[in-house]
Amino acid sequence: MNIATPKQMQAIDQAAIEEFGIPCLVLMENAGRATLDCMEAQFGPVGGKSVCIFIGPGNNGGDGLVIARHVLQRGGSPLLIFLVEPEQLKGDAAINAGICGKLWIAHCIIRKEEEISQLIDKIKQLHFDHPIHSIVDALFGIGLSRKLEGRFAAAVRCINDLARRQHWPITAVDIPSGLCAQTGMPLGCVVEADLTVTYGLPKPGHYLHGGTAVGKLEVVDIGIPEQVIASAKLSGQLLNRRSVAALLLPRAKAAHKGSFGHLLILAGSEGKTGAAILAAKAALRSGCGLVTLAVPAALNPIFAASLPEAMTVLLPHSDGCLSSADYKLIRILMADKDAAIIGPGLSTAPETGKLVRRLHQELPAPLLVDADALNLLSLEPCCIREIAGPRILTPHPGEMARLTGLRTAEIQADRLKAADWLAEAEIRDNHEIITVLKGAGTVVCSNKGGWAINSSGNSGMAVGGMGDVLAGFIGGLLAQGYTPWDAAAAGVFLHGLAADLLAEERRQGFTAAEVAAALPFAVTQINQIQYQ
Ligand SMILES: NC(=O)C1=CN([C@@H]2O[C@H](COP(=O)(O)OP(=O)(O)OC[C@H]3O[C@@H](n4cnc5c(N)ncnc54)[C@H](O)[C@@H]3O)[C@@H](O)[C@H]2O)[C@H](O)CC1
Ligand SMILES: [K+]
Repeated sequence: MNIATPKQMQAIDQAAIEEFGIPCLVLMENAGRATLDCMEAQFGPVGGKSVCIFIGPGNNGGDGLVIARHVLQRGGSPLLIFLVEPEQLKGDAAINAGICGKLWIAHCIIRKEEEISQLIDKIKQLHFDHPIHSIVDALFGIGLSRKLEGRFAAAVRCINDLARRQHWPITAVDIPSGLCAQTGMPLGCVVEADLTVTYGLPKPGHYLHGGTAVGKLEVVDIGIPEQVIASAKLSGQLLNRRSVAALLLPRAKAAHKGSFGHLLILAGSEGKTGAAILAAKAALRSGCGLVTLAVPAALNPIFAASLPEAMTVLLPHSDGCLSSADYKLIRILMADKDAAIIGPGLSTAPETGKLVRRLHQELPAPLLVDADALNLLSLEPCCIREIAGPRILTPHPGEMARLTGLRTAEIQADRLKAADWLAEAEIRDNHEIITVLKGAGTVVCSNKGGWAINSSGNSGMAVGGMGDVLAGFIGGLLAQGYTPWDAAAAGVFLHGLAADLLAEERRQGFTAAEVAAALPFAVTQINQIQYQ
């Protein structure tokens, strides 16, 4: 499924209206009806019940007015709560306000913040006449452009308080008000929705930062022709079961361990062997045929004991941490390898830095660069674009800040923009560099223009070692012949899905090693779903 930024969605709307003559009023009508259908599917029929609908100044409010009319049509009692004078509404929202007026739909107008408290009494009174079915947030949608303040912020607080105290469900129209549809960042307070119904395509803000305020997300068709979406040539996609299932490579029955690639893992240092072991465990569970761990000689006994299925190679000149003195040996080792990863538990010793930068710039095979290796690359930013083969960088926000010279808060404020840092950059020999900006709503961005946002994963993943598992798993997919993009996209989604499978039994407290062990089950789960 594609993802559309607010700007792209507005352009798609325009195209539907201008090229196909579909009036926005029709799109609004379809949006309102489809939203009410989702509400009834989720919270039961509205007949005999009241629905409180908060109306904002734009077309998001227009959708809410359509919902009110159809609530009435279905035997419910809508209460419209305008945050602007109905006469101030424009265009299709004004048309729908006029219709609701002619239908004598009950309404009140909040002109000042102080009036919100009387509103609460009015809604409670309503509750005695007809039980409240739900609250609808039709204040702001993709047009929210600045922090909510004054009566608008008070209305959001009122919606959240009422819902929490009275246990009334909240439906957000298009996106919870207060949430930026582009960045997923809160612009002031945010409606905490139980259900969000969005139109045509999901937006980045529904998934970035984990989309916690969104609740259950429904993407509904409102009659925008497929041709319009196709001709928009959207480069953003959602990583979900359907899109990732299509990436999985078949596994021939008559296969042997040489059929599925050989991964070299350059990782580990004194006191940081666990990261290397986790990466190797995850690689072994990716379906990769062979995994070799190249480690500082002195550390070998630890690895040999923990990883019977992986081979280990001792790097003689790496004493306690990997050293550029072993560069030649590593290049020889790579002669029969299909991909490599460097980084987990590496440490940031200067001689390790020289090794990382040389491999990054000279190794023709696909290379994933993670953790300390990223920090070592950051010391010489100019070398990042000088590469000899495809690269996958897997920074968390702090490592991304060091790579880009931005502050971590700036990275988090617009994760899509931050991950897209290499777009249009001059990359030697035009190789592909993929950036995986980890976190809630991981973003995958290629310097060649494509981007994706992950929909799997949960807060139980906020523990040490998860990044090492992701690096090893993506590396294992790379070694099997997945393209860098497919390895990164499938790896990110399946890593999160493995954690979701664990979270079904334990909300938190599962370990990175358990996520590694759950990876094959995640692959099996999406492999079993047959998509038409
Ligand atoms: N194809 C579709 O997706 C359709 C979507 N629809 C709905 O239309 C809205 C977008 O409508 P728009 O009028 O552009 O924006 P909003 O309704 O979100 O309101 C913006 C409105 O509010 C003002 N504003 C912005 N920020 C603030 C603020 N912090 N405080 C006060 N006022 C603010 C801004 O100036 C605008 O006037 C979309 O989300 C859908 O719900 C269509 O109905 C059907 C097709
Ligand atoms: K909304």
